[in-house]
Amino acid sequence: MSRTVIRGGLVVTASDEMHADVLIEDGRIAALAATGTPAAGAWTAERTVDATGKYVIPGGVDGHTHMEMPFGGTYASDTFETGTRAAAWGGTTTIVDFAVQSVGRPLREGLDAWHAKADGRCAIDYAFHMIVSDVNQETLKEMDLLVTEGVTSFKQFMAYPGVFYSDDGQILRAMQQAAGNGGLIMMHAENGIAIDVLVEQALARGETDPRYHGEVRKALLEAEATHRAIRLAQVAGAPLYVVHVSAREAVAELARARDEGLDVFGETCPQYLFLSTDNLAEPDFEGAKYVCSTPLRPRDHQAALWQGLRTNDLQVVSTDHCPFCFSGQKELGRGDFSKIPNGLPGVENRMDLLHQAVVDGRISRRRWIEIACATPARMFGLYPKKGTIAPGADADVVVYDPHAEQVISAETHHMNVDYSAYEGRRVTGRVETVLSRGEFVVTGREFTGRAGHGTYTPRSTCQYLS
Ligand SMILES: NC(=O)NCCC(=O)O
Ligand SMILES: [Zn+2]
Ligand SMILES: [Zn+2]
Repeated sequence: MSRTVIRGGLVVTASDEMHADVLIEDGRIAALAATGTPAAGAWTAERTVDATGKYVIPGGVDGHTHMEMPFGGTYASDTFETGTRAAAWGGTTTIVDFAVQSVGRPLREGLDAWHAKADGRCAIDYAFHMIVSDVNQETLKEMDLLVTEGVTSFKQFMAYPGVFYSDDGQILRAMQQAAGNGGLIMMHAENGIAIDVLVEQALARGETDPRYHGEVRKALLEAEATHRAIRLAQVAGAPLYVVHVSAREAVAELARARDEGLDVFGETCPQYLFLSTDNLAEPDFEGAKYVCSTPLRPRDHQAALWQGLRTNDLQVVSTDHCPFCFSGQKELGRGDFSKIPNGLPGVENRMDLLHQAVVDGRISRRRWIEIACATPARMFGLYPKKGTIAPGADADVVVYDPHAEQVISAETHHMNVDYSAYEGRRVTGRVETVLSRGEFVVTGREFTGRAGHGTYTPRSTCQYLS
């Protein structure tokens, strides 16, 4: 039996904070006991970690990543190997990535393709959502099967006509299926048909710079789609999770629906909390680094997102990690913003940026853990195996130094991308040691993990329903 003890830290979960020692046996949390008590003192172990002055927190659960995702004629630049290694560096020990159904092909084929990319290559545990690009009778039947196999959530797109787009009828059918099989529909809520008209008109006026990406993808078109998705889900009797919420008007739609008692949930991402259209407007095409959809919004939308996180009208912060190098990838859209591959890197930065929000007094320590670990685990059927520190849980544990200062930079990050969206940002707090199922993946700022340690983790259905 292998045993590790983490001594003297402040254990922080979504519900509690206590100065406790943590005993790990064979990859699981075996016990917690108050530091200095005879019970904790009696524990012996092969390895002891001194966490005095540090936080001991559950490993982060990033419920929204896109490793090696095809987009706009290229691929997201992190593989499952590089992306999960970077995630571990940033204190995330589980990702839920999106397998993609190609139009005209079965869901199974897409899922198999994602397993082929990920299996045997990940440094941390992983699971899959399924992007449903083509709703038909076969797809709907396959959804039932996938839920029984642990793929319990399905992303649909109201944007990207001709690629991932589903019309309202297709969305309603998938929602009805999810209502019957316990699946959770995740929605990319933007009115893509209207946006495509505005894109065409902007380009015809010669408006080709990255900043126009933000102008045509209007907040009102996010809010309108969010409203429509909510009402379609209500008609279907299905829960709904809206991904990458960026507009205050969309938060208002979610808040209204939740006030009505609907099982409607919202996710935002660090880029919407910390970046803005000011970044999209950076000169010399540098704004392309910040092109993602939904787009970055004017800075005054951020207050509504932070408030949504405090009031639980938004429940989760994921990264939507979808990196494209500036050189050779983002550059595909020079002279036409609509050809810039959509997505930002961030899987390594999420826990630190949200800790900075704790330092700045925007959220509490426990809320940090709730939105970044516990609720994503519950939302996607991984709790209490993931997302908490409690007897029986996987020993996915981070020793976090809340006082260390760092400057985020592409020079020092581990993501396979040639820029950082947060270049030069100074944050307080840093991951020191990371365990994944009891294995040391990062040990005192040194990577000690390995590709293939991470295992595929089938999920149960959403555990967050009212
Ligand atoms: N968000 C983004 O711009 N790229 C990733 C794909 C998606 O989540 O829509
Ligand atoms: Zn999306
Ligand atoms: Zn995404």
